[in-house]
Amino acid sequence: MCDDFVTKGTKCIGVAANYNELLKILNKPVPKVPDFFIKPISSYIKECQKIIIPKGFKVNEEIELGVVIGKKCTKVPEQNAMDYISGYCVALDMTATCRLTEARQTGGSWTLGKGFDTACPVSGFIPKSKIPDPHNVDLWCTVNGIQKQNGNTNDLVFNVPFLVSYISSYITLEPYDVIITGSPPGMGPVHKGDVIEGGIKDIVTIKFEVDSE
Ligand SMILES: O=C([O-])CC(=O)C(=O)O
Ligand SMILES: [Mg+2]
Repeated sequence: MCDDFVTKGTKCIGVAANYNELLKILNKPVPKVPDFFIKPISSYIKECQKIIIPKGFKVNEEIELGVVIGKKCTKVPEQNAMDYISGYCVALDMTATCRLTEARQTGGSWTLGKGFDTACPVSGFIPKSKIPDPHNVDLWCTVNGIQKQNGNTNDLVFNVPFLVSYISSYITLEPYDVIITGSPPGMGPVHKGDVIEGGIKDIVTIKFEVDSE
């Protein structure tokens, strides 16, 4: 597995509302099964590129732990799920809240709200050995140097093996596919000229500038 994993996967799957603390703040019940969506791989950007807010859109940042799949898998039992992971990344699940609010009201799809070009900034590939426990990862995110998000993956509602097992029971996962595991609370709107920094404490830092159409 190498650093340009983003060009080799077939999909990025995002998990919605997967932090207990976030559900508490939103006053939402803990779901029985994860809710997830697909971000097209055309939405990936690396640090040399800017996040471009589409004309008229309102966009939030969401810092997330990404799980990179190492081997093709279908219907993986939870107890074997970690064997199918090659590593991790940190990602920003850029979210067009204007579209999501409308989609929630009308029952419409999340495709545009989650999948516009540049909606998935990612770090380089982090080998599995660097994160021995994916459920003790400190995620942080600042906008223009101001702390916005701070969370630990020990607060995930559905943990990494469960996500791989559950998702793969319906959708075959392939090498270099990424599951972004949900965002801790604190996400908020970003604007042209903002600089978003984030990462996993002691492991990786990313920095992306925001521009608009
Ligand atoms: O943006 C949302 O509403 C859901 C989501 O992706 C998250 O909680 O990470
Ligand atoms: Mg998200």
